[in-house]
Amino acid sequence: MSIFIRLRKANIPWLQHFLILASALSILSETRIFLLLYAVLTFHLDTEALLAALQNPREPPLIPHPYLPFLGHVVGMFWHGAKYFAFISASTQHPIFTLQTLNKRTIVVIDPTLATAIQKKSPNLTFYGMILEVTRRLVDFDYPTMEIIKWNLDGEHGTHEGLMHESEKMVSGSLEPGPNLNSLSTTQLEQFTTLLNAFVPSGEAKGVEIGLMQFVKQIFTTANANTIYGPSNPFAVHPHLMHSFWDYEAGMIALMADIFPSITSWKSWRARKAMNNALQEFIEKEHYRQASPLIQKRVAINLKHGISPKMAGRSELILLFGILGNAVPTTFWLLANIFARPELLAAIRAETSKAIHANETVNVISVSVLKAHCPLLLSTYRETLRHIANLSSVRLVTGTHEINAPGHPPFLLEKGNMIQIASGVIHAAPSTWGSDAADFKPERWMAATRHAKSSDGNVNDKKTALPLPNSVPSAAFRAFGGGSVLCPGRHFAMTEILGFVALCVNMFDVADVQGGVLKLPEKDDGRIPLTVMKPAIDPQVMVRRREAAEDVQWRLEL
Ligand code: HEM
Repeated sequence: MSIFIRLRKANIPWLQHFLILASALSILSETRIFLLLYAVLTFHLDTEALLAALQNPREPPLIPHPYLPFLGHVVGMFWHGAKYFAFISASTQHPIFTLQTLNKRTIVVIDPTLATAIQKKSPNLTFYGMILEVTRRLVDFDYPTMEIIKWNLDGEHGTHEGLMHESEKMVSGSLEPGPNLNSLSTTQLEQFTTLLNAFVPSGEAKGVEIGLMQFVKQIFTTANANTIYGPSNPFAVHPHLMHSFWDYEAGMIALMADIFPSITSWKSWRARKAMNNALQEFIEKEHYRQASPLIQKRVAINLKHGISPKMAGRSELILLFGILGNAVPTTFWLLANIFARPELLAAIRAETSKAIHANETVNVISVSVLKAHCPLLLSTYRETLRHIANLSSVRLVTGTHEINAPGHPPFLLEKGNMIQIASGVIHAAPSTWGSDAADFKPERWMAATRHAKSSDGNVNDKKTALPLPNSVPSAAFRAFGGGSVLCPGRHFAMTEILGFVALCVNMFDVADVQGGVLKLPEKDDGRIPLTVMKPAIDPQVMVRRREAAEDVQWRLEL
């Protein structure tokens, strides 16, 4: 299409602009100035439409902001959070589109087939180039540390491995299925056993009143800190840091914006200071030597590359966020989804009973059996994640190139553009998940496999858990990222969350404080996400030992 046709087709009232400008030039004095200003202003409002008309037609189409060029989409993203992409997507129906964000461009990917093509490892796309500045702001790294972290990120100094890649490889290796992960998971399950048995002591019929999110935060923070950071972890040495960590986490977006954070986000800023001081002490007093091998190796790598003990402490703050930031709200929602649906609760209690073996004093739940033989629990876990995971996968385009995906024309990605694969929109798309995409269907991730005839002559259907519902492409489930950037903690997360939830379901009744069935809170879906969505309010619940089982002791095993 020629540029003239594109300019004509652009949604710009050319005739109006022309008439105003012509009248301005033909009239004298103040009226002329007024009309000239008016002409400039109205034309300015159409600049994004003009940029859209002038862009290379092979690029993803630019969606002009209707009245606030350059700033409008930025304000929209801050105001509506991840929902903003859903609004634009619903009104344009493009599988991929471009938004002008200040002087940069953001490409938003809505279609899983295109996501598959974009998320592959490529020399023209980087993930770390995108998130390092964000990490600096979040943990307050100094510039010498950033120089060390950035060194040889893209292999510009040859094959010698820089800190970032060495550390990332070690963390992923430590969390891969195998003996290291088994040892970590075993300790974590032991921690849950101890903490939950003590939370409502056996024989205690009264129960404990607490916010459900607060309950999960408390147990997960303590268990993960002991398991991963060892007995002298900062929370064990300074118990008040439990609040500091979550105050820090609650204000991370403001810290990321980095506009006078000590004033605009003082609570989170002060909490970060307290956490950073304690983590510095953790390194300087060498408490990390009693931590898991993962942390011992991580600290050793940081120090070997010349990071100071003070900054090596700050580096642990971002890992703590990785460990807790998603696992805690995911566990909250899985518990809430089950306890708010009495029929589902009964079905999961019946199903998980297969994973319980009892000796005289204790009921033991095997997490391996949960994973292998409890498809409804697994399916509910995955359906929970589908409903709450709306964090975009981000990449920076480092070299102009074209992407090809079946069913789409080639799209040109220009160097300097930022890409966001919009997980929240993809997770809710009826075209991918079916017309009931908006519903919470605990059994969505299950299949019935027909089995051989039993002795009574009937053919039995056996249910199995599916990693993905039939006909859903893998790039459409993005709770753990996708392609070249996948969460290395996903196996650990699944073990700890399934174990914890199965233990709670079998050990406790969790009800509304008035005694009724727990009501699901709204999702806090209007924020720029850094993790899965949180509840808009933390529901107060009563956690009681189950009736007639107040004296039972419980244990989780791998
Ligand atoms: C349900 C729980 C979890 C969810 C939904 C989750 C999700 C994610 C996502 C979406 C990413 C970023 C991928 C991207 O930006 O494209 C990520 C990164 C990461 N996660 Fe998780 N995560 C969970 C639990 C965990 C746990 C328990 C650990 C550690 C034990 C962990 C460690 C990490 C690390 C270290 C990264 C950074 C990876 C990198 O820089 O390459 N995550 N996670």
